[in-house]
Amino acid sequence: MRKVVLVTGANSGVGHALCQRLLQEDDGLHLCLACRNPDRAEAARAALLASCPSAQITAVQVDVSDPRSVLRAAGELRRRFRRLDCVYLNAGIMPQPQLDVGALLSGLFSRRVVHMLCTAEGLLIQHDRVTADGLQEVFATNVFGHFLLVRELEPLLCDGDSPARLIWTSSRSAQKAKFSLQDFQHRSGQEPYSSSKYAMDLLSVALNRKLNQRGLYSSVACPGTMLTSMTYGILPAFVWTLLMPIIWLLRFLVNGFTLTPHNGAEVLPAEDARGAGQPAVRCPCWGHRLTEEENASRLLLISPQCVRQTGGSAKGQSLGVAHCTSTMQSTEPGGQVWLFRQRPESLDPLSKYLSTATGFGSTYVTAQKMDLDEDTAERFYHSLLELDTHVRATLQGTGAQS
Ligand SMILES: NC(=O)C1=CN([C@@H]2O[C@H](COP(=O)(O)OP(=O)(O)OC[C@H]3O[C@@H](n4cnc5c(N)ncnc54)[C@H](OP(=O)(O)O)[C@@H]3O)[C@@H](O)[C@H]2O)C=CC1
Ligand SMILES: CC(C)=CCC[C@@H](C)[C@H]1CC[C@H]2C3=C(CC[C@]12C)[C@@]1(C)CCC(=O)C[C@@H]1CC3
Repeated sequence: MRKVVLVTGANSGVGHALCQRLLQEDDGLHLCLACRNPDRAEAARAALLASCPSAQITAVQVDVSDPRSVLRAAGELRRRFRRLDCVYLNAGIMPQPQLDVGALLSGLFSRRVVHMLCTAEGLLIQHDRVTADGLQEVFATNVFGHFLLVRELEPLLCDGDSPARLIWTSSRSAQKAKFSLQDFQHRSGQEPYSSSKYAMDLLSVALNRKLNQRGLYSSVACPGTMLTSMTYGILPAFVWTLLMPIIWLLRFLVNGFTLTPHNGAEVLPAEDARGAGQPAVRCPCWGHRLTEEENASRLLLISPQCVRQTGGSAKGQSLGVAHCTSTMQSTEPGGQVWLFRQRPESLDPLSKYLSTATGFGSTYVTAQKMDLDEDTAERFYHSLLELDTHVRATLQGTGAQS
């Protein structure tokens, strides 16, 4: 039977690049594009079919910021499919971003330059709005709509013969300091994007705790900074073009500039449907392929440059280990070999997986422990359940639930 993969926000950016890469890997997939705009969905479907005519590609209309639309789309998916193998929770927004140029310029000459350029910490604010349902739009789109979708699709995802997967497109911008359990929609702050991506990380952890025993596994992926309509909302295209020589140089310092959606999607594709073997492991800094013994002993992965990049904290410790030991890269020319080809059970539910670029622009995948605790994840999950109940009750009251 064909594997069925659903991708939200599949019509552009990294969602669309992901679809292309998935079909290059396995044209036997049934790909379902979950998009809010039917015309854009059809254009994306046509483009994907043009490069892979044998593929089976369908679309479902969903506006993830609107609970009614999510419930209706989930109903349609339950009627169409008996099982979903993988759902990419990718659609996302960063409305009206405003770049603090002063902070950027001073940050460029400070010791936190690398961290700043990887995470945009202290550089961006956004102007959120309230939806017709009284939800903060960034939270509703990036987190809550996807939470509802997962709950509605549970019957298609859980209790099958083989494990099913959820893969969240999070971000290096996810920031604990911007998230508060008391204000998880981020009504009072100016960084709803960072808050929503942190909320996503928490949710993935909580879902693993709830649903692993029913065969559903959730992972968090960070594609790195790419030029998509989201980043063109921060700076216009011509400014990005002017900045490109600087960014190419900065890439030797900052590993988060993946730049193209194709590169950003490096981390996203799930297990290889053809069941290929494990990817080879490379040193993230020098790119040398590791021997089996090196791979087995892992400590050898910590090269001097890794120690520098991890602030000297390497040698078997936290970030050093995460940065160095979890790096996977394709060794087949043109072949896409993925960290996510590993069985989902073998992935660390408390780590996020990052598409990462070398100075010369090749991409590989690293893992990083998430800055969170499971108790907060659990409490956040319960807050979402309460909100879910409240929203459904309101929809029922207005006769809108399907
Ligand atoms: N660009 C970057 O540097 C980074 C992006 N990301 C994340 O990647 C994901 C994709 O963004 P990216 O590809 O960059 O940007 P794009 O703007 O190109 O893609 C966003 C996608 O989400 C869809 N979308 C937005 N709102 C809704 C909604 N309410 N309902 C359904 N679909 C919706 C968009 O549809 P439509 O075309 O109709 O607007 C579009 O398909 C996001 O989650 C983003 O946070 C993470 C790290 C870095
Ligand atoms: C000189 C130079 C490199 C200028 C670019 C400055 C900024 C526009 C970028 C620096 C860090 C970038 C960044 C993002 C957008 C563009 C920057 C702010 C993201 C917020 C894009 C969306 C994400 O999910 C995370 C990215 C973090 C880094």
